[in-house]
Amino acid sequence: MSDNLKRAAADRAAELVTDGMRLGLGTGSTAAHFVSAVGERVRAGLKVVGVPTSEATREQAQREGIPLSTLDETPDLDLTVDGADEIDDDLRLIKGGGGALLREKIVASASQRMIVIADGSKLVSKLGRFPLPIEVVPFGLTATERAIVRLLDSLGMSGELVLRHAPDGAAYVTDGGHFILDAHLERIEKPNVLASTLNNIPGVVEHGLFLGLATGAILATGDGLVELGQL
Ligand SMILES: O=C(CO)[C@H](O)[C@H](O)COP(=O)(O)O
Repeated sequence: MSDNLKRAAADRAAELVTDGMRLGLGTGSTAAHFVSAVGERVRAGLKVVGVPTSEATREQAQREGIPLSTLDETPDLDLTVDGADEIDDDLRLIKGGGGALLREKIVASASQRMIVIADGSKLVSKLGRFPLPIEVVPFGLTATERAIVRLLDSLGMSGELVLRHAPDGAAYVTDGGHFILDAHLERIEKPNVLASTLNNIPGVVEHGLFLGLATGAILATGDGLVELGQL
């Protein structure tokens, strides 16, 4: 069921793609449906160029036959379509469940529009139940972790910070060679304050709060598609 919903949201987003577009290609199971839908249209003659947000998406897009570029060659994108772990009514997101938050944020920031595709279960009234991914440099991990805990304390927040592990039991390493700490916060009352102060901690590379980046969203529910913002 959930996979059908993801595909429905992805198919609707693929309808927004027009000839000549420079596309940011997101990461995750929902974004993979979008890459597959765009691949079908490319094989039918659509002309686009894609910038992938992860090595996994790059490999999938190559298999699909989508012409690819990099942000260095193509620094201005027309549209990025990506999934999310949580989205609220103001189009604020938690992303990074799939570990690609850094490239996803860079690509979304280089895009005129960012459309989020997800099944309706991702819509929340308050962000934070999904653990917030915080990407950190391996050097000084414990010191960085302590600095994050002190920051959370000073903001009146608490919650466990858990180093993400890969299925083989080793620390999970991102495409950029960093680690991820998942912050189990439950509720984020002031996402803007948390986002900007996290960015001030040396050792923190990026975090999964995407604020002011998404311009629209397509959420697939059992009752049909719900569209938020501008598509
Ligand atoms: O942020 C992400 C990857 O870093 C994904 O977009 C997010 O985890 C949603 O994934 P899925 O579509 O598989 O639920």
